[in-house]
Amino acid sequence: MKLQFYKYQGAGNDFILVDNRENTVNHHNPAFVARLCDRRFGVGGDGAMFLENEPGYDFKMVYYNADGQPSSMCGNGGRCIVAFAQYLNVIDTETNFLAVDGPHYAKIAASGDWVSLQMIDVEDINRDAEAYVLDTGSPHYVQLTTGLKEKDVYHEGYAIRNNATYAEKGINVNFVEAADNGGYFVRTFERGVEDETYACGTGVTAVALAMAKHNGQTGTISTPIKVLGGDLNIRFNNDGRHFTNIFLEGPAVKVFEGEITLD
Ligand SMILES: N[C@@H](CCC[C@H](N)C(=O)O)C(=O)O
Repeated sequence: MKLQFYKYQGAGNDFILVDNRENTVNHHNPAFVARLCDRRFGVGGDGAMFLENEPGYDFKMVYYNADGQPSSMCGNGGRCIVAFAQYLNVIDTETNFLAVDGPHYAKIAASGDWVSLQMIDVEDINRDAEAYVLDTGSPHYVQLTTGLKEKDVYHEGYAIRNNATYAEKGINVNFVEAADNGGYFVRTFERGVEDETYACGTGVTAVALAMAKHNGQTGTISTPIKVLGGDLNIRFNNDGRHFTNIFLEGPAVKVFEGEITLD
């Protein structure tokens, strides 16, 4: 059997996308998805997504981490699947689709490669010593740091993700440093990839909210964030207790497409 796939990236967070509206691909197979995401034996990617039909919505996003396991929400993946849905003519420039954490609205800019994705509202931001811990669709640990460019993100992130508190369910670990433009520089160790990625959408969203809390900022806020793979922006409202109208914004680009033979 041949599988047509598409490769997208959003600020360097890269994904394999498959049009599964006809339900021809049985993706409930961790070894198969992990093999697709393998950078040496497969196509390569931080995750894989299947675009499927869903009554009442434009489409459904089915997301897997690179380890082949289904996971919680992927923000950059969400932006990429929206661009993919436009490429497939499933949507025009706006969409309402269903993901694992519920319904999402998104809008594609006229340029075609900049996607604004509405994220779930957030109420609870907890503390773990100096770090902030919150769920923006996926669980995140946010730690302010210095010297981030030189930081050993793999080993420090790995240690936090695997400590006694987080080992069982896992967590994504974000290190953050203030940047000159009033925004932040962020590097993330991602659960399910078990490595540093070039960007994490739910991660930078968690950082923007945690930093607003840290700085006591309320009102309508827009936070530019630099990651290894480019630039993202998060805008939201904070009334001091609830974070609402949260939008993750950034590039979503088709890199290549191809066909693989499945044995
Ligand atoms: N890359 C993602 C996050 C994907 C899910 C994450 N690895 C997890 O399992 O929590 C993003 O852009 O949000």
